[in-house]
Amino acid sequence: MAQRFHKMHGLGNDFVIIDARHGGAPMEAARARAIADRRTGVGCDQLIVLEPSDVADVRMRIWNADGTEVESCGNATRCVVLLEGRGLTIETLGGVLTGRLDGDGASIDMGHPRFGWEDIPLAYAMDTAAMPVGWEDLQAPFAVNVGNPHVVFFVEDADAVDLARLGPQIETDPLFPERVNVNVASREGGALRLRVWERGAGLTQACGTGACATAVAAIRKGLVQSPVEVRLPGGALTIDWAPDRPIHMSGPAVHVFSGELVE
Ligand SMILES: N[C@@H](CCC[C@H](N)C(=O)O)C(=O)O
Repeated sequence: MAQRFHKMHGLGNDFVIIDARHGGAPMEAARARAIADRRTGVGCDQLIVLEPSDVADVRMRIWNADGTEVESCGNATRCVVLLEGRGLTIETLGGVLTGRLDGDGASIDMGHPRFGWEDIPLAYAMDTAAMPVGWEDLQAPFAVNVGNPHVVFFVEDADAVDLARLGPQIETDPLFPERVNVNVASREGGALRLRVWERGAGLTQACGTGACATAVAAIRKGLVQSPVEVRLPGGALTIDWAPDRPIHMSGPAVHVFSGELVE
């Protein structure tokens, strides 16, 4: 059976979204990798499959381009809200998220961040607000789980970091038993500049959960005030958070085209 898909993106972080609520071939790692391949497949950073949910309006499953299934994806969540054309609750492995249409995209309640070393998870106990570890000039990151695991390095100039070389080293360090998303950020006035090496996808134009993790870390460290604009290579997101509230993310989403998979 031919499977219909939608190509969408949030700030250039791009997705193939398959609506499997009425059936379709099961997704597994090799199939996800084949669809995500930019030379021989449709091509995307993440593959998203929508399924029926018992606890929310829809279940969103997320595979990175390397075929690993993961817990959360901020940019894809906005795309799913745009695709559905209405406010909705979305079940993910990282928790149930709530989204609503907002301007040319969506606003999402991304849930509460977790800061315990077991929550990230890390291989052993340490201070997650200033981890006593480093990789060359990248030192003492802030670790936080916003549905998925992130480390955030605050540096003078995020654009000057060789993230293509250091990102994969940090992502796969044994300190992170489930690997990790790597964020490098610098302050730009009251805003944040951010680049992300994504676990399982590499350098992307934008990462919604990375923006959430970085904003939470910067607010907690007293570097910026909420709400904060997070400027990524693909554009900007607004993140609002306070310790007693869930993270709130808003930003654009774009439907590019629809088609049928030939497999
Ligand atoms: N691009 C996403 C995050 C996708 C998952 C991530 N690479 C992981 O492995 O946790 C976003 O917009 O949040």
